[in-house]
This record gives sequence, C-alpha cells and structure tokens, in this order.
Amino acid sequence: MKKMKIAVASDHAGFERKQTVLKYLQEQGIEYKDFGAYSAESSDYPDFAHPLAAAVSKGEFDEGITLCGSGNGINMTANKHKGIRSAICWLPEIAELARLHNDANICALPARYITDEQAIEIVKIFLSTGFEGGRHLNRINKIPC
Ligand SMILES: O=C(CO)[C@H](O)[C@H](O)[C@H](O)COP(=O)(O)O
Repeated sequence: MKKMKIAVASDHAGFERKQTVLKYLQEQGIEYKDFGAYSAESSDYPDFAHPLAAAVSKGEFDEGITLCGSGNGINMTANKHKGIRSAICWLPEIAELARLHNDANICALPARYITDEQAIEIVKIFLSTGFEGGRHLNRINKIPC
C-alpha cells in the first residue's frame, strides 16, 4: 500500500468500531489522525465530521474514514465540504466502486450494521483501490453545485 495520511472520525455510535480501524491502520504502519469522538458518550457527528472534512478538503490528508451508527449523518456532513466525495461503504464491493468510479475521498462506515471484520475488509479495499478515470472523470466533474 502506498504511503498515506488518513483522517479518521466517528461519533459515539462509531467509537468502538473506530478502535478496530485505528488498530488496523497502526498495524499497517499507516499514519493517521483521530479527530474524535474520544469516548462512547453521546455526541453529535457534525462536531467531528466538519473538522475532518475541512482537513481532507485542504489536502492535509489523502483520505478520510468516518463512522457513525448508520453512516448517514457523518456522510451527509462531510459532503457539504468543497472537493469532498464521501461514500457510505457497507460492503467491500461498494467501497471498491466508490474508489474506482467515484474517486471517493472519504469512506463512511455504518458502524452499527457491520462487524469488525467487515470494517477492516472495507477499509482495506478503499485504501488500496485507485480511481479508474475516463468516463468517470467527466461524471465526478459534474458533481459540484
Ligand atoms: O446520523 C446518524 C443516523 O442517520 C448516525 O447513525 C448517528 O450515529 C445516530 O443517529 C446516533 O443515534 P443515537 O440514538 O443518538 O445513539
């Protein structure tokens, strides 16, 4: 895997699953920053998703990984930022397509609906798959509003 700098965030609902993802990144020697939440105490996902998405948008990180209960809230928040293409990835195949076809730069995990093993598999595929370009480049260029 190429050398990368990854931004990671969750709310309380994604906190436990995030620990598994962080351990995986550590084991792989992948540099990361954890933007919070730092406990499983109830919290609001925008408080963590906005700083993470701003940092990815500014190019401070190569990609982001986010987790909340369903993946929706943290995904919606991140997609408000310029240049962010955040995709909810609930299967490895969806994660692969999010990179190949959509050049997604944030992988949003539905922490309450996947296992630790599935989370790792999804992250592994997301981080190791490149953008296909071609016809997909025309399409992603038409996304900004
Ligand atoms: O935004 C969400 C749902 O669309 C996230 O999954 C949150 O994690 C979830 O809403 C948190 O729910 P809780 O009842 O406050 O734990």
